[in-house]
Amino acid sequence: MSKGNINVSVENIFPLIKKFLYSDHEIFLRELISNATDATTKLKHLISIGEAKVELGDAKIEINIDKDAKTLTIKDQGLGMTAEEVEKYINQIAFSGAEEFLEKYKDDKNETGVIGHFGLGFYSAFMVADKVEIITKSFKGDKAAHWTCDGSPEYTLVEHDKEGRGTEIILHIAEDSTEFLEDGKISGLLTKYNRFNQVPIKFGTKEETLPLPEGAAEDVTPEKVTVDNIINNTNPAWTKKPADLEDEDYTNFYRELYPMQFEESLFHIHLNVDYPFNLTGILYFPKLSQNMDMQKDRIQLYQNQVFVTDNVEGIVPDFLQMLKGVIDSPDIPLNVSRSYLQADGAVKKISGYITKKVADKLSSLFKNNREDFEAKWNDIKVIIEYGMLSEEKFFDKAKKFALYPTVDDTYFTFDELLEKTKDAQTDKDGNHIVLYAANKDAQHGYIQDAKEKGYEILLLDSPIVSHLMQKLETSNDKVKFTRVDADHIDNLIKKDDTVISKLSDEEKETLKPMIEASVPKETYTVQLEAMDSNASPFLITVPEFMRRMKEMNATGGGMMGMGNLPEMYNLVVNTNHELVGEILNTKTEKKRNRLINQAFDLAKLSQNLLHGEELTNFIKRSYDLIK
Ligand SMILES: Nc1ncnc2c1ncn2[C@@H]1O[C@H](COP(=O)(O)OP(=O)(O)OP(=O)(O)O)[C@@H](O)[C@H]1O
Repeated sequence: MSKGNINVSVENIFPLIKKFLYSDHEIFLRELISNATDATTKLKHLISIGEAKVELGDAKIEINIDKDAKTLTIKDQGLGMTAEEVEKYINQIAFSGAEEFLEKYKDDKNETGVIGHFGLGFYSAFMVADKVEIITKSFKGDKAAHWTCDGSPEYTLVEHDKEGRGTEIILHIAEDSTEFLEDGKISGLLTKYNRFNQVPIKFGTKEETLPLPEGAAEDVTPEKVTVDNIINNTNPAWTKKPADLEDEDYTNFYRELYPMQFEESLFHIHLNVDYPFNLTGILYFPKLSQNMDMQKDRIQLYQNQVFVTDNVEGIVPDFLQMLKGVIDSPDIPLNVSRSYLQADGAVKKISGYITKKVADKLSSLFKNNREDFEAKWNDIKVIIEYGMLSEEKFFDKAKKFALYPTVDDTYFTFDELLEKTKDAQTDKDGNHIVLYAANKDAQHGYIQDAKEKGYEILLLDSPIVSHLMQKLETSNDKVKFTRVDADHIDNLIKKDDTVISKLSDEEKETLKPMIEASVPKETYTVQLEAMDSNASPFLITVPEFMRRMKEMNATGGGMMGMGNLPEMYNLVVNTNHELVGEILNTKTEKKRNRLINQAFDLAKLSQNLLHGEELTNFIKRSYDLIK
């Protein structure tokens, strides 16, 4: 028997471990299972290179709870340790890691998530246990060793009669941590951290019904057997080669990953890189729905099949955080705080790599099956548009496959659109005007007018599209986006052929104040225009610049303060329309006002701006007019 003091400078280190890791107590289990997994895979390696002359057998990790003894045991059949190795790895090396950790965080007042990058590893057991035992037998065949430590710097190390190879870590769970003696708690943790662990993990047993032998009579009761309850899938899809997987395997894995997600994914991207860093994974483009909970079913980050976090901020570019799936990299440090993770060099490179892979995949989908890509566009556009706005490199690639659908469901790339519209939609100053609508119903009349002119009208309705237009205008000189209701049709794309006004300048000067007197001038600017006599007499338009700035403000960005501007409209009066002539020539003021109000209300109605009392009055007046 040997007794000793762990070389310690802090008087009682274990209460400190507890205190510092307060918010993350549960990770002790992941740490100990990682050690057990390492011990098993290392042994496998030694066997494969002929250095260990033993059989690996059905090496699994077993987790056992003994409620009476108040212990939780983690048992592996890995390489085990000799007494000297316990002395070296547990008393010296592992401990110095723990000590270094505490040294660093001694004065840290912020207790949340301060797990350092020092692999607190084995000693994290003391976060939940007041006594820990190690019973371990090395594959080399020495006698088994039994190490015990009750949380003081003292430990004992004696021989043990353990027969089988491997290590058992017995945690005597402390009074304040008895939740870790609950089956439900442990099984929850195993699912969270270890459901794709490389080595099978057994937690209790379960009953399984054997299939009936072929040709068995119908009234035969199937036989039931008790089998190990293995909680993990040791070979998840992302660890396999893409060539070995069918579409169905990807779909099944999506379901396995998110059992509560009933929507299928749209497509997947299998990541696989070994230089300059190691990374595998599968990302899925989900079907985005309006009420999707972004916090649910997020991308999960793994290190060698051990769950690290599902908060991938700073690791995966912002615009791709709406994706789902798994990223696994041995280069991702396991025990680190968020800020440390984000500052890590390997992690930074991952972000750029993922962006590139996603862009390449989208590009190949677009090239190989454009029809399918168009069909999915509505579901993926927000992610792509967001990416184009936030990552310049992604913008450069996405330019070639980002789509611009028209109100008639034709999908153009930006270059195709410019090519198609350059003749009809270039104005007299050489500006190439891209017309769009945000809502087919609300802007129906304006869309019709533009269609009659032979223009193409895009349907751009995603929430951040105003920012994208701004960016496209900046990067394409002379291209201007204009919404169909930004002005009357002849002004949207100004050509040289001016329409002659039927009204003289004097008549116009008389008319303008008449109309201005009847409309609220804080909101409406009256603008007289000589238009086609068949066009509407009154038309309400929203200047493009104003509206876009307001929209951009609403979704973040745009010019400061523009979001608070009141609604402002133009009231375009068609001086060539018969009704406008009548307004001018009507003798009685009462009749004139009635005509103006009626025409103004109709114009408002077509922009969905007539509500409440105004609408009631309009309906009443309309009935009076047809009486
Ligand atoms: N189950 C085990 N079987 C065999 N050896 C073990 C086992 N658990 C721990 N050890 C030994 O003890 C050492 C210290 O373990 P500890 O968890 O503190 O650190 P680590 O695993 O080396 O690093 P980290 O946990 O930071 O990744 C290990 O390197 C290993 O040599």
